[in-house]
Amino acid sequence: VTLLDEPRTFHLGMFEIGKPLGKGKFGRVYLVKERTSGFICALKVLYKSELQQGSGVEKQVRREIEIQSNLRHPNILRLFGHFHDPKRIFLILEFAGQGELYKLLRKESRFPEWKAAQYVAQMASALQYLHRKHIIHRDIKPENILVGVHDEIKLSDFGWSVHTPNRRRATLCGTLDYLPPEMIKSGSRDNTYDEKVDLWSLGVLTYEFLVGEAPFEDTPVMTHRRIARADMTIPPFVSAEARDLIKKLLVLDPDKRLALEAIQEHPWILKHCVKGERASNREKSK
Ligand SMILES: CC(=O)N[C@H]1CCN(c2c(Cl)cnc3[nH]c(-c4cn(C)nc4C)nc23)C1
Repeated sequence: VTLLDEPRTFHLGMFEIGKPLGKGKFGRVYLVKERTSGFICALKVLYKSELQQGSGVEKQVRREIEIQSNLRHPNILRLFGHFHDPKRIFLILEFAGQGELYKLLRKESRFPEWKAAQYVAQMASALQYLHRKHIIHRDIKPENILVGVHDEIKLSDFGWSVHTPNRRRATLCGTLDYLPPEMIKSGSRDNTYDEKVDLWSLGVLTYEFLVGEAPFEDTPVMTHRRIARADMTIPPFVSAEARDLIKKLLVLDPDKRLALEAIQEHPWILKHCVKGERASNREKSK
């Protein structure tokens, strides 16, 4: 497909503009078709005027482009290219056939355990890829996840991601629900953090998939306090294995959170995610 091959310059005339897919934070996204190849993708349009207003926003978009263009992983939304005209910046993004995960979650109210486990395993795989490249996403939440036609997870919106410096100063971003304790604790000697913040957010995401609401959802003051104490209750309908994984991720001490590799080997994930060989064969081979 021409769009994927060699990096090339793009311009608006190359695309037939289709229906609007939705509004991102800073612009609209359209379903588009690249005329020569017929390739379907999503075109995100950002107005420079709007970006210049927000202080760090322009830098955030530049960072999103720089980081996402170089990522190649089945569970990370591809950024194929970008271009601009005097007023607008255009991002050519992979089209995710089922759209935004948070809408699917609201529609189903909560996911069955087999589906939640498959989504968590795919998130862990995407995070392993990012962390190996020393990239922290920092804004893992259902609003930043898209879903492909075959139920594959597509992590998107890298506006808040950063390359892991040794220890990064915490800057407030995103909703409170998903922030780990080390990012909201102020006054401590150094409220710095590292890629383990994504592990905490993955724990919050797992809880929300299974329960239909975030574990610390409350008034802002109470959410702040409940996060700082990892104070959550897991409803009885959540299986023991899922409960075990959530409790091993929502741990105050970042260094004690279950590592991504261990998540992939967790009984709850193994039970629902047959990777390659049949689960039964795996039993036999023991
Ligand atoms: C922050 C942000 O950009 N949010 C959304 C808007 C659409 N966009 C999409 C992006 Cl960037 C990529 N693929 C998408 N697919 C859809 C979608 C599919 N269905 C059936 N319904 C929708 C909606 N939307 C997108 C990202």
